[in-house]
This record gives sequence, structure tokens and C-alpha cells, in this order.
Amino acid sequence: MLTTKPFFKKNLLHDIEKSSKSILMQDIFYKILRLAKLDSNVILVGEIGSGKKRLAKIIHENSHRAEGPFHTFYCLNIDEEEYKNAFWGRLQFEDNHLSLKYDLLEKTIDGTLYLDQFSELSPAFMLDVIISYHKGCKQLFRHRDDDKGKPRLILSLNQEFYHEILHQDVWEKLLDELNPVVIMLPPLREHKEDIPLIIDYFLDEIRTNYIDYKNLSMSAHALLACFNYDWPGNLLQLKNAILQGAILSRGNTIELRHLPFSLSLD
Ligand SMILES: Nc1ncnc2c1ncn2[C@@H]1O[C@H](COP(=O)(O)OP(=O)(O)OP(=O)(O)O)[C@@H](O)[C@H]1O
Repeated sequence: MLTTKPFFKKNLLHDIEKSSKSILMQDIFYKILRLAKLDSNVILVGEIGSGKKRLAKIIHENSHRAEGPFHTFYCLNIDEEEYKNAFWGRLQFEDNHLSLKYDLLEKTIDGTLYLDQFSELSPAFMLDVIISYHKGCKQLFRHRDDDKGKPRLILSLNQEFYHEILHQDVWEKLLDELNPVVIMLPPLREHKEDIPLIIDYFLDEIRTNYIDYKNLSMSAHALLACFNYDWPGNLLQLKNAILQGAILSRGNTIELRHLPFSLSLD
């Protein structure tokens, strides 16, 4: 299903400059918006909690698939049966005949399929998943003479794992099978200039969602500690720290003592 929606949302470029002070991040956003227009598959590489899924959604929302589904398939601890049903199709008896149903692929026709934590799979299983995806699509779209409708794949890879497989055969094979654009997402400590903006965003989210937290703010001392800390768990860790601070401050001003202890050690 093609939509008449513009590829780039109105004022999005302006929004990018507003949402990140880091040249590194702005550059990634510009790249993301350019590739969103295309149908290429994407591999997002980054540390835990660095914003891979959020970026995947931005790609989806700014593509011609925006009106279609965005579906996440979580690869951590998937059992074989679940995987087989998802990609290989399951037999179904309907209207007096047997047919193959591809639940996951059917759910994401005209949309985006996000394979979260893809690097948790063994290399052999990774290739199996991708080959099964191609086979499933071939079956599903066998009556169509083009690729329209085929879900776009976005894979998330943990940064450490990426460095491990970079020189292995499996990486070459993945590139051959997917022909992807690879985007490297920096950890938060490499775009610290965004920390005040991101904290504002999280505070605002809490103020909007919880009536008892309407007056929530953060002291300059606490903000400085957040700025000085390295955030190994990236945006996810920062988000949780702000949430903890909000609760302990009872919706008032978050002081350094309300934040996780590790911030006071820096
Ligand atoms: N630029 C941003 N501004 C505000 N919040 C953000 C930003 N990027 C990510 N987040 C939020 O930070 C949290 C972590 O982001 P996300 O889930 O996208 O990370 P991830 O890299 O996919 O995580 P994981 O490694 O656990 O799969 C989410 O709650 C997300 O909404």
C-alpha cells in the first residue's frame, strides 16, 4: 500500500537540529532520512540502550511504509518452533484445503520487520533466519512480479558482537543476503552535548504522563553529575536513572542524592 504521505515529515530537518546538538547524531539522522526513502534493508549497530529501536521506528515513520505495520521480532531466547512458524509458515486447513500461513511476514506486509537483538542468535541461526525470510517472501509474493509489499528488514546488532563477526565469513554472507545499509550508533558518552536535551525530554515525558509529577525538575548539581557520568547503559540507563530520581524526589526537584549511587562516585 503506497501512501501520499511525504517521505520527510514537515519540519523534520528543523526537528533534527532541535533534538540533537551533536554533529555526529545530526549526521546519522540525515543519513537515516535519506535511506528511509529507499527500500534497502538496514543493520543498526550500537551498544545496549543506545537508541537502535527508536532509530528503526524513525526510518519506518519516514518511509513510504509509514502507514503500514512496524513489527518487532525479539531474537533473544526464541524457541525453534516460534521461529519456524514465523518464517517458514505453518500448515493451515481452511476452506477444505491446506495452505501455508506466514504469520510474521503477513503481519508486516507493506511494513517494516525489526529483528531486535539479532546478535543474540548463533551465526548459523542468523543466516538461517535471513534465508528463511527470503524463502517465505518468495512463497508469499509468488503471484506478484515485483517486490512491492515485501517487508523491509531492520536488524539490531550489539557493538561488541559486530566487532567479533566483522572478519568472519558469516558477516560477508549476511551482506550478500541482505545488501544492507549499516548504521553505527554512537554511545551516549560520545554525544554528551545531547544529555541536557534528552533529560528535558524524559522529564517532560514524566510530567505529562503522571499527574503527581507536574512540578518535576532537576537541580543544576544533579544535571552536572549526569553530564560527567559515562552511561555504559546509554539512553536506557539514563531514562531509568531519571525515573528513579523522579520517584525518590516525590515529583519535586531531583537532587544528586536521588540518582543512582554510581553517579556520585564520578
Ligand atoms: N534521542 C532520544 N531521545 C529520547 N529518548 C530516546 C532517544 N533515543 C532513545 N530513547 C529512549 O531510550 C530508551 C532506549 O532506546 P532503544 O530501546 O531505542 O535502545 P536500543 O538500542 O534498541 O536498546 P537495546 O540495546 O536494549 O535493544 C527507549 O526508552 C527510547 O525511547
